[in-house]
Amino acid sequence: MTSALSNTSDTPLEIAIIGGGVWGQTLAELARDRGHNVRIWSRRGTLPLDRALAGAAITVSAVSMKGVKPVLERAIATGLAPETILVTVTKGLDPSDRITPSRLWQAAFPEHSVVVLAGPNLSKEINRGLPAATTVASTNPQAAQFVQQAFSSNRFRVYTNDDPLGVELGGTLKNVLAIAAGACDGLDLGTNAKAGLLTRGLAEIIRIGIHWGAKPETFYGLSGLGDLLATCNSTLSRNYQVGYQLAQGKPLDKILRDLEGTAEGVNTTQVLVPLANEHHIPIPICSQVDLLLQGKITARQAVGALMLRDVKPESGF
Ligand SMILES: NC(=O)c1ccc[n+]([C@@H]2O[C@H](COP(=O)([O-])OP(=O)(O)OC[C@H]3O[C@@H](n4cnc5c(N)ncnc54)[C@H](O)[C@@H]3O)[C@@H](O)[C@H]2O)c1
Ligand SMILES: O=P(O)(O)OC[C@H](O)CO
Repeated sequence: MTSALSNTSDTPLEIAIIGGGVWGQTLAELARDRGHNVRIWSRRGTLPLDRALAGAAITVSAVSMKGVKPVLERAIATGLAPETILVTVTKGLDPSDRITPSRLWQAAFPEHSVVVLAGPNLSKEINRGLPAATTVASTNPQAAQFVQQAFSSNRFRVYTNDDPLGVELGGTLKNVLAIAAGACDGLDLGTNAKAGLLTRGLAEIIRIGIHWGAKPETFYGLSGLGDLLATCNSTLSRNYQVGYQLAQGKPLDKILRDLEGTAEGVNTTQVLVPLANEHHIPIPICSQVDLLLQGKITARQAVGALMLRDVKPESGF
């Protein structure tokens, strides 16, 4: 670990990326742009995992949530490079353990530093060369700084943060609200409705985050408010697309069949809502998204249910 952390920003690094989906490919391109040697492992590729992981200063897990445990088990069997820093970019909650990906990685590899990377990062915009900012968070500040230096460039501005749980929860929970935002636009409810939805939705994210031990201020940063704004306002977001099409009456299974890539908000909602109910944490918007995804209500009925809830003060989480 110590020698890997002593690399300077201009030293080319060996970087392994697990997962060849759109975000893994985009991060690989950003790293290659910085002059690093990048190897991508994908379950359908020909490169063996041990060759991909060998000697990597940074190992990035860029699989979707359903792939985290399978690749983690493969990585345990293969073994990581002793000094590698693990970076997780998956935005989801594990359905059985009901924890975030970074916690799974940290439990499996307690000797390694784990860094969470999240922010308003729609891959299609980054692939077009448009500028973007992101956050890398870890309880080990040196590891976060190392990853910051490795990925920072004139098209990707990387900030450090010491609240990995808050960064990861911000990126994960906003996907549920992106479904709500897509539905709001699919019903053509206007700018006032959307602003109200996102503001109250952010309060729900913070409520959950505080309960789990994250810092409230983290949710006003790039991985919280930043990613919320990007995902809830862009037709490029897969989660937004799910909500938009649900509002137009398209069945969820057909939407997901036709979707390019993964909409993590669907599974996140299924994990989040029962968990919040068990702990008596009110998350009315996320709960309506859950009912909508289950086909129990229409998007228009969800709006009615939200507008006619008992009135309450705005302040407090
Ligand atoms: N696309 C973006 O703009 C973006 C930006 C930031 C974060 N993310 C997050 O990154 C993660 C990946 O997103 P994506 O857009 O690349 O998704 P994607 O659907 O394009 O790719 C998912 C990848 O996971 C792999 N995978 C799934 N199950 C697997 C398994 N059992 N074993 C091995 N590999 C498996 C797939 O093969 C694929 O390579 C998601 O959690 C997403 O929320 C995406
Ligand atoms: O396409 P989405 O909805 O998964 O959004 C992608 C990223 O999370 C945006 O930061």
